[in-house]
Amino acid sequence: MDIAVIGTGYVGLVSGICFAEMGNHVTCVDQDINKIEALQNLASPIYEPGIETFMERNVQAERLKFSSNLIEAVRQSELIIIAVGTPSLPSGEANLQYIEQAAGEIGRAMNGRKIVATKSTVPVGTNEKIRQIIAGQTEQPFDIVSIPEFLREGSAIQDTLHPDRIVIGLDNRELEATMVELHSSFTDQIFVTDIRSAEMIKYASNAFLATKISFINEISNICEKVGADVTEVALGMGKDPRIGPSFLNAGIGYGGSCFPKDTKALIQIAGNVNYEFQLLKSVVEVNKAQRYKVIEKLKQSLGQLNNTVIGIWGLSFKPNTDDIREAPSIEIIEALIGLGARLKLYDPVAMGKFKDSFDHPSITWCANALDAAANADAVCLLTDWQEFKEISLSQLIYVMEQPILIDGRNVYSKEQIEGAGLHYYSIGRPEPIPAFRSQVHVG
Ligand SMILES: NC(=O)C1=CN([C@@H]2O[C@H](COP(=O)(O)OP(=O)(O)OC[C@H]3O[C@@H](n4cnc5c(N)ncnc54)[C@H](O)[C@@H]3O)[C@@H](O)[C@H]2O)C=CC1
Ligand SMILES: O=C(O)[C@H]1O[C@H](OP(=O)(O)OP(=O)(O)OC[C@H]2O[C@@H](n3ccc(=O)[nH]c3=O)[C@H](O)[C@@H]2O)[C@H](O)[C@@H](O)[C@@H]1O
Repeated sequence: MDIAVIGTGYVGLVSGICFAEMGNHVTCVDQDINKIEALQNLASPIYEPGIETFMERNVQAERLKFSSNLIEAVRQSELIIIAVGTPSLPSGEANLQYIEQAAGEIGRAMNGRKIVATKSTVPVGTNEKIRQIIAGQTEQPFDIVSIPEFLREGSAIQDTLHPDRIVIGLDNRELEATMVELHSSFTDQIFVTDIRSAEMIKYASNAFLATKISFINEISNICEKVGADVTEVALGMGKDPRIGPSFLNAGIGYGGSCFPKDTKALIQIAGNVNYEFQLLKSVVEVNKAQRYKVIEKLKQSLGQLNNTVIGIWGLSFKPNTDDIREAPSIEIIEALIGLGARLKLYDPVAMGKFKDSFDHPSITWCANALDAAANADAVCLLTDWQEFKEISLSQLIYVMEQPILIDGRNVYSKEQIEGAGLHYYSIGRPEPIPAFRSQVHVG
């Protein structure tokens, strides 16, 4: 099939590449000319393991190209996929300006029958709006389909090539066979439903996953008070197939471009029909408070933080991505600077993006994890990158001023900690070494 994908963020780029991988002819379009130029030179604007190899292979096979010419791409295609951003407005509601703009441009470019599918996460009723906008621009016949996207950053290509399920919302049943066939090379778990339900499935799924995270984080806070170990609790709970083991990792809470935005948007969607989504409001509040556990534990171990030196391991909102949108690290770093701490930051891939959006005289940028720990009064692990899991902890006591490690993602096992000589604090687990108060290093 000839496909145009509008928007080359995570979703547009990765789905474009994967549709090409399955033998379709795909043109990925973006209004950002710099992004298109980079892509034409086979440089990915997003960090995603393995993406360049897939890109190169499909470009060379002439199944994939990049263009800033939306009109030409729409005219050459039978299926047009909208994958533009839907960021939060200050109210929490989804900002649909990019969706509306893209729909208008698609409508004006139409030269024959088309299928217009939306992969962006959009409030219920938005596909109807898209239909009206396009119909206002063209006499050409077209169909509207909702195909919400469930990929995760960091494993986006594998998630797209091997999804757990694909949801397709449509109202013209004649399209069902075509859409199912197009997606059948990815999985046979294809769920076809109406458009409004498909739109809601996306928000409900993200809200449910966020709920699981806030739930286990609250359990972790209770574990700390009653002397239980949240990692054991999560393992035990996860053995029940009705609960499942995933998304039960306690820590400093969720971040990223989607959970924070989509939970707020769903609260607004409910509010717009006079429904107060109390549970989800609490999920958001719990998540906000959870970030400050790191600071609480720093204060517990160091007393006051003014003039302390704190090493920070990890800036991205999760491993295997350079995305720092709504990363817990941002608020934690801002708060630490406010408390007078001096910070030594290190992340394997996200330092460039972080520095572009946030810099401060109290920050030193470090070349590696040990460098960030050198002469520090404490190190805080904020992102569970594999390289932090593999670090030799016994080396830390030789480079740090005070050997205090605050593990915001519970990445180290008891075995790794025992014998490392560290004062170790994690989330919702008993401290292996009794809490102590140390002298504050001022230097
Ligand atoms: N990032 C993720 O992991 C996931 C995102 N989603 C949803 O997918 C949507 C897209 O998200 P991202 O890929 O992160 O977006 P993004 O914001 O990173 O990228 C969107 C791209 O669309 C381009 N664009 C905007 N308007 C355009 C227009 N009229 N013509 C051409 N290009 C245009 C922008 O220049 C930008 O490059 C959002 O609704 C998001 O909630 C869904 C699942 C996963
Ligand atoms: O709509 C979206 O954009 C996407 O949002 C999430 O994907 P993503 O944000 O890439 O990352 P996740 O792996 O879900 O992690 C989100 C956040 O939750 C945190 N998390 C995750 C799992 C867990 O057990 N505990 C926990 O704190 C992570 O550290 C991260 O900050 C969903 O998992 C995807 O299915 C969805 O498509």
